[in-house]
Amino acid sequence: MRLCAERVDWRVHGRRLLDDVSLTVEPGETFGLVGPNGSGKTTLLRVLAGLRRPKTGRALADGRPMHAMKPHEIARAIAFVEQQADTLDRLQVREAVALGRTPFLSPLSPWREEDDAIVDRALAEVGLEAMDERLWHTLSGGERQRVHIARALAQRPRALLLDEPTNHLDIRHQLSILRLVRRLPITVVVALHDLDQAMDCDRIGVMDGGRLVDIGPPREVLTLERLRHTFGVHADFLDDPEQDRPVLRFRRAL
Ligand SMILES: Nc1ncnc2c1ncn2[C@@H]1O[C@H](COP(=O)(O)OP(=O)(O)OP(=O)(O)O)[C@@H](O)[C@H]1O
Repeated sequence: MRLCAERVDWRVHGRRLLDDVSLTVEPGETFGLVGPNGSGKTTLLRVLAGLRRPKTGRALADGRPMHAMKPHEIARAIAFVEQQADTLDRLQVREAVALGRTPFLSPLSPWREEDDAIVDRALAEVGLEAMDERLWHTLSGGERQRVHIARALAQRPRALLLDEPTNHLDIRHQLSILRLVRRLPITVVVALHDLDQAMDCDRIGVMDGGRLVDIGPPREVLTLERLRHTFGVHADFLDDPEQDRPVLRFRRAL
């Protein structure tokens, strides 16, 4: 699915949270959104997810304006893992993940064996298959995060939006979730604070003060000058013979 933001402005009480943002994410692309705290990443993700209708500009999914799409149409196509996702207190892990199938169910299209298989697969993809009967309130922060990701995967979306999905995750699960996300054959837009992890995206966009100030392949965008200017850090790139890209090493804050 191709996701577009066209000249999107978003203001709250006269303050511009998004300032003339235009962006196209191509089908199958893994696109990283980076930027300092408060730069507008979450706001832009919410616009691309069809949750916020911009007052100026518009969001499009495969060329269709999202404000003209019905909520269930959007829910069948786009999954969004938010930073502060809702609590699912009385649910078991499996039931929480099964919620991802909701947009596809109706009296004429009840739950089927195929839906069970999709939920099984989503649980396995995030490594939660052994915990499927655990109650939500007994889970750690990282386990809850993986449940939210599994629920989004169970939606079988054509576009997946993730807001800092590796928050709360230990390093093993950070790496496995990012690897999983990169390998999905669908459009992925992921807000990330870890700039070294962002280096593995196909392209990245840099947000700064509500503006999309640069966009392109990570190595071209994340220059040492950009790291100083937008992120306020001194850094170096170090060659890593184990990888086909250099590794970012942060030295100190400006
Ligand atoms: N409803 C709102 N009313 C007023 N200000 C808001 C509202 N929503 C967001 N903001 C402000 O807009 C700015 C952008 O917020 P946003 O959450 O999009 O940033 P972000 O880049 O995702 O930040 P972070 O990296 O901290 O998650 C922030 O300064 C935030 O305080």
